[in-house]
Amino acid sequence: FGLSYHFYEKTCPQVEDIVRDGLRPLFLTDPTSPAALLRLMFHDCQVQGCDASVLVDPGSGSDATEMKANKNFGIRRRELISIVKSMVEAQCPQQVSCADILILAAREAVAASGGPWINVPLGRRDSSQAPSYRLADALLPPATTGVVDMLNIFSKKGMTLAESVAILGAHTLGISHCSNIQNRLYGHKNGELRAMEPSFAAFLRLTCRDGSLASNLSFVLNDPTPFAFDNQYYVNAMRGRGLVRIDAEMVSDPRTVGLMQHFAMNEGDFFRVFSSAFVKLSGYGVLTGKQGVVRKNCYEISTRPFFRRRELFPVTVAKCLIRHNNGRKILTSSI
Ligand code: HEM
Ligand SMILES: [Ca+2]
Ligand SMILES: [Ca+2]
Repeated sequence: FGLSYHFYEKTCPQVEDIVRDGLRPLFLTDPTSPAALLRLMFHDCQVQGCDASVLVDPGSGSDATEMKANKNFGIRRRELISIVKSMVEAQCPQQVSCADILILAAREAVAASGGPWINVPLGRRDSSQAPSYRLADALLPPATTGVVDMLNIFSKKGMTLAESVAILGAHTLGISHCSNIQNRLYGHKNGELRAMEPSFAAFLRLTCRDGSLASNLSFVLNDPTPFAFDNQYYVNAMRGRGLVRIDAEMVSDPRTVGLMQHFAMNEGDFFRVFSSAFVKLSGYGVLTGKQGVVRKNCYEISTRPFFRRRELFPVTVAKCLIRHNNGRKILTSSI
C-alpha cells in the first residue's frame, strides 16, 4: 500500500490545480518563497519522513517542536502551506493531507521558477506525533556537511550518485545566511579558502564581515540567478564559486566532479535527474493507508483520528452552547 499517481482521482481530482492556482499569486508577491518551500520539503522529509511534521507548531501536544531546532534556522513561509490547505479544505474537506500539499507546493516552486514539472505520486498521511527538536537537530545535515555524509544521506533514500548530485541543484534557488558560511571564510580548514575563486572569497568576506550579530541577518545568493531554477548552480560551482561547503566540495571530489561538469553543460539532463531524485526524496519514510492522520490544520497535531472528532462534534457544540447560555436551553434544543 504505497503512493499512487491517481490517489485523489475520486476524492479531490482538482487538488493539483488548487495548489498551483493558489500558489502562483503568492509567489508573485514574494519571489523568494519558492526557494523557501523547496527547502521546507527537504527539512520535512529528512526528519521522520515526508509527513508534514515540520509544520507542527508548539502548543499542540508537544511543547518544543522541530522548528525549535537550530538546524531549521532560515526555514520560512510555512504559513503558505496552511493557506493552500484551507483552499483545498474548502473544496475537498478532510481528504488531502498536509504532507501531500507540502510536496505539491515544492513541485510548484520548481515549476514556477522555470524548472521541470515533476509528476509526483500522492497518498501521504500526516504524522500524529511531532518529533522533538533534538531529533531534527540530529538528522538535518549541518552547513559543514561534506561529500561523504551527503552521499550517505541520499543513498539512504534510494538515490544514485547522479541523483544525489542533482538534488543539490536545489541550491539554484534562494540564499544562505552568512552564519552558515562563516566556517568557509575564517575556518581555513580543508583548504577551503584555497578552493574558492579569489574575487568570490573577497566578495564573501566583505558581505559577511565578522560579527555574529550581522551574520544572522546578512545573506548571500546561492547562485547568480536565485529566482530561476536553472543549471547556473553547477556553472557557478565549477568556477570556484560554490557557497556552502557541499557546493564547493562537489567540484573537487573525484566522485562528483564529472557530474557537476555534466550538469553545468547539460541543463536537460540536470532537470531529468533532478526530477527522479525529487520523487525519491518526496517518497521517503511516508505514512500511507491507515497510518497517521489527515490533519485539519497543518500546524496542529490531531490527537484522535478524524472520524472520531466528527462523531464528537455535535456533543461538543451542545456543551459549548449550554455553557455560553449559562445553562439556558434555548439553542441546544435545535441540535
Ligand atoms: C547535504 C545536503 C544539504 C546541505 C548541507 C544543505 C545546506 C544548506 C544551507 C546551509 C543553506 C542555507 C540556509 C540559510 O542560511 O537560510 C541551504 C539553503 C537551501 N537549501 Fe540546502 N542543503 C542540503 C540539501 C538540500 C536539498 C536536498 C534541498 C532541496 C531539495 C535544498 C534546498 C535548499 C534551498 C532551496 C535553499 C535556499 C533556502 C532559502 O532561500 O530560504 N538543500 N542549504
Ligand atoms: Ca517530517
Ligand atoms: Ca538559479
